[in-house]
Amino acid sequence: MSLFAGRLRNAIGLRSTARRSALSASARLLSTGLTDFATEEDEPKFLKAVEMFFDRAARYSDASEEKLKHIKSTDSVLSVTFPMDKDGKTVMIRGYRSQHSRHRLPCKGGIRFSSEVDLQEVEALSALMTYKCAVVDVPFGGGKGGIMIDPKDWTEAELERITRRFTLELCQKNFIGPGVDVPAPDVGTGAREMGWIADTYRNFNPQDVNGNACVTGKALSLGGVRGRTEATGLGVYYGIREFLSFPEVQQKIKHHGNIEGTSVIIQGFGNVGYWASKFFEANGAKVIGIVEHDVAAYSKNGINIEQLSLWRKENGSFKGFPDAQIIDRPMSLLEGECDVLIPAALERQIGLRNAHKIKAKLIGEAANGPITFGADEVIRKNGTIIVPDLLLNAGGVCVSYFEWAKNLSHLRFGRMNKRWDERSKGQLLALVEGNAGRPLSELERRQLIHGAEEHELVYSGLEDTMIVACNETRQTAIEKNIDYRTAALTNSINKIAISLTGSGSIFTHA
Ligand SMILES: NC(=O)C1=CN([C@@H]2O[C@H](COP(=O)(O)OP(=O)(O)OC[C@H]3O[C@@H](n4cnc5c(N)ncnc54)[C@H](OP(=O)(O)O)[C@@H]3O)[C@@H](O)[C@H]2O)C=CC1
Ligand SMILES: O=C(O)CCC(=O)C(=O)O
Repeated sequence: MSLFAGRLRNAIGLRSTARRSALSASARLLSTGLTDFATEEDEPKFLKAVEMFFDRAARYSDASEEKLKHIKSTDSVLSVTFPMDKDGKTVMIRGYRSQHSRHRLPCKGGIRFSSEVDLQEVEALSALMTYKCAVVDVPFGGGKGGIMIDPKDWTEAELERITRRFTLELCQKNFIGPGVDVPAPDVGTGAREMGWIADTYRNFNPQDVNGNACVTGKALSLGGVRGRTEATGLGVYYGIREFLSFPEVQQKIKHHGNIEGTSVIIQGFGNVGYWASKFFEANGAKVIGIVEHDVAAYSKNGINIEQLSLWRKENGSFKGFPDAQIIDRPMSLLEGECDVLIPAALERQIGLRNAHKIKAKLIGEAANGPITFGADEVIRKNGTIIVPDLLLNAGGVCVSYFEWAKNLSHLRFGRMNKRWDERSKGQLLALVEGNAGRPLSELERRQLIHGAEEHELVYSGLEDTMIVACNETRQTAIEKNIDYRTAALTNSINKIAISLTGSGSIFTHA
């Protein structure tokens, strides 16, 4: 049985009472100094926290009250349940897709497989997607989906059936399509699941010539783009590198400004955490700690990321890894001394219970929502800089945008211009050689005339996107004397408000 609950609703009025009481709970805890005793339940849920961050930023934006209401509310949510056979028994599976905003189409955002998935989480994540896309000028609305399963409990064949069945639900309810809503990988999903989704969509829509663009994060052989797998981690690296280069950041946290020698602790060693740690390591940072579910690995001289990854593949855990100290209480490493802390696992990992113990100079939110509303304030008051999720982890959706554009153009990046670029650069070089009176070596010549490959164009587009968005955020933070999360959200609200001008005017006054 499935329940179709696509509906427009104005969440603002309905939630204001709950938000007030949640806010006062945080305030109470802070003012009584009882933060050690705070539990997760004392704090606002993820969706409420996203709304509270929105309200804080709204005050600095240029948007009218009417537009703010429009931007903040979730457009549509789909909730489905369907049966799956597991060892001869029927298990009911629940899945969700939230389209927070359709001010730009398609809606865009990942699909996660996790036993923690619920409607408010998916809604919160879809709102973050709306704001994230605007921050990095990716022309999409925000969406997010999730299936409430622990993928470790299911075989590959069962996961394929679940994924295909959920996709069928999305197809039937018009919650997927290249111009409608385009999922991507998130926690517990990757290229394999995206391939199943694409195949199911194409079977359901055989006439859609753009069918491949119904999902991003696919394998290359299925129309993926080079660079998507590592995009979020690479974007995290570019973002942190940019922030550390700002003189006011260096001054505030007393940092030399270079990645080289910077000590980094990362929570989560999945897609985002692994790739972020690889890029930090490759550029001279010391990744001194990796925090996982069961244990954490620590080495003050830096961990060899590839060796740790191989060890975990072979042994299923960091346990026993000879080249690092293994810590049994993994969460305690979030409180370790370091320059940069990168939570790259799940939301609400830093709350009032542990915020006051954080010693990192800068926290880069690679995960979505890793810091609660109350903790955000505690951390900033303690002098730690927070680079927020909607900016820092936008590399994934940015490269998804490139993949989508590639699918719609049916053309690999670089295919039309690579040889042309090489030929024209070769002609230019011949002139330079003539004037300089010496021929270049073969190596010099190859390096100079080399035309860009797809992954080089993707990396370059991602790097530029992150640099521009970081600087726009910085500018607003300086101008309005506000923190970076509020600044990124303010920019985002302003951009969305502009794009709403005239849209939907038949139905609303916004
Ligand atoms: N994939 C992407 O492109 C993007 C992801 N994000 C966000 O980044 C975060 C991570 O996503 P992603 O890397 O894709 O997900 P993955 O499923 O690939 O990895 C998550 C990792 O975090 C670990 N983990 C889960 N809970 C904890 C915990 N409490 N303590 C320590 N480790 C934990 C998981 O361990 P185990 O496997 O044992 O459960 C796993 O190694 C999420 O918040 C996601 O929304 C944001 C932008 C884009
Ligand atoms: O690549 C995408 O479309 C979305 C990635 C995502 O889910 C996220 O940024 O949280």
